[in-house]
Amino acid sequence: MKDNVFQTAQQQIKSACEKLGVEPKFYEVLKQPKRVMEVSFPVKMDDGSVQVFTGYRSQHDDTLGPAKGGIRFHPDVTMDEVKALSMWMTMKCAVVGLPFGGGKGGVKCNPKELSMRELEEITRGFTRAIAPIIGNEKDIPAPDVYTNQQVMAWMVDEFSRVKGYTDYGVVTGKPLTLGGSKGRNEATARGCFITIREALKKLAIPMSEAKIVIQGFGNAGYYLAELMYNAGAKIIGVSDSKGGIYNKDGLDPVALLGIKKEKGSVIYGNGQQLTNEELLELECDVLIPAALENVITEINGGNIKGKIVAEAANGPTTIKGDEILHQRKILVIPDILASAGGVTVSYFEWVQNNMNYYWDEEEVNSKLEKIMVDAFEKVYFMHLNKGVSMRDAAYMVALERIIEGLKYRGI
Ligand SMILES: NC(=O)C1=CN([C@@H]2O[C@H](COP(=O)(O)OP(=O)(O)OC[C@H]3O[C@@H](n4cnc5c(N)ncnc54)[C@H](O)[C@@H]3O)[C@@H](O)[C@H]2O)C=CC1
Ligand SMILES: O=C(O)CCC(=O)C(=O)O
Repeated sequence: MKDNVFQTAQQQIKSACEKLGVEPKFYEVLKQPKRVMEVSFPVKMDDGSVQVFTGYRSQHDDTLGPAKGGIRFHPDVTMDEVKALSMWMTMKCAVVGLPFGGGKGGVKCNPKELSMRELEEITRGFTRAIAPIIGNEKDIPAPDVYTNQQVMAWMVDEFSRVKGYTDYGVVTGKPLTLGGSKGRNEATARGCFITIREALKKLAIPMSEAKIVIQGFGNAGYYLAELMYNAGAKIIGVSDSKGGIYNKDGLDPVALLGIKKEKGSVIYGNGQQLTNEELLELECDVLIPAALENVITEINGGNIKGKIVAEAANGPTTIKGDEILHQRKILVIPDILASAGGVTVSYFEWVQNNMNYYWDEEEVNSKLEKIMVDAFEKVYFMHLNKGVSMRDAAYMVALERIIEGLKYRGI
């Protein structure tokens, strides 16, 4: 049975609270979301039938600012998953020092089986249902698995209809013409790339000699493959939901994207086909899970060969899997740090929306670079200084900030 990710998130926060030696009341405050909304809404399907969809929005904590985090459209979405993802968002925003708390949402549906019109109606129905609890100053959604800038544009439009005026600051990850930020599309990958580059330096592995394996070829995985390839690293394996492809001489991400668009999967690329499970166990320098949760576990933890595991995905490693990686001295760049580039540029997008003045891409990327390098250094220092895992270290950096805020606010 798969690990319950809500319990995983609780354990991760608890472990870091204990290592920080803070009073138990802080864990009591942070061990569950402040608010979780479950909604059902009807949608008229293309065949004339009416289907009722279920969605969730969880707001974990808003000590440091409004809740922030993506919306996922996936058949396996559950309330516990969304709760865990919102807890990770609180930690993610705090580890990079953003003035946000954590939120996350999801709709149980399969976008691969929906027409564009149905997808639009689901997005609009869900937006109307959660409209009372989201907003520029309350909770700001963004894209996540199987949602994108088109979905964000529909959300802005529907929310603005509800309000009676256009409110761009209600979501981020929008198209450029509707208040989006330059650099947001690639931001999750760029942030992850920066942390990998810094980790490679610590292990004295030159980028030009680094062999990379990436699970997932969507927003996070594809752009990361492109950035790593352009920096001179060798992408030897990638995968998507249909399976993986391996080529010891290296894969060209742009060519693979073309193949995925034409044939529906990276598995038709130039190389040897393999399963997602086999892909994770390939010999490499950097293994990047960039798809879904619970893929590195007690079963395969001992077989992971990457010297660095960079978690572009949220929650790819179970508690037991993590213990094994730590014992084996694999340098883990935990999700709350490795995947923080997206929300960082979302923060820039929100700032630009609120001042109605837009930056060029260079400005966005240079601000992102500084935040990611600083956060990586803080976490790495905590890891060495306190002799804790990189995951505990990242949570400790985040929790120090949140707990200081809670104390000032009277807890
Ligand atoms: N989009 C963003 O800004 C951010 C995304 N993330 C995380 O990154 C991960 C991926 O998200 P996105 O790239 O945005 O999603 P996406 O929807 O753009 O791409 C998802 C990718 O994962 C693959 N996939 C789905 N199921 C799979 C499976 N069972 N095995 C292997 N691959 C599978 C899909 O084929 C696709 O290539 C998620 O954990 C998400 O929460 C984290 C931070 C920000
Ligand atoms: O851009 C954002 O606000 C959040 C992105 C997200 O959902 C994540 O980092 O997991």
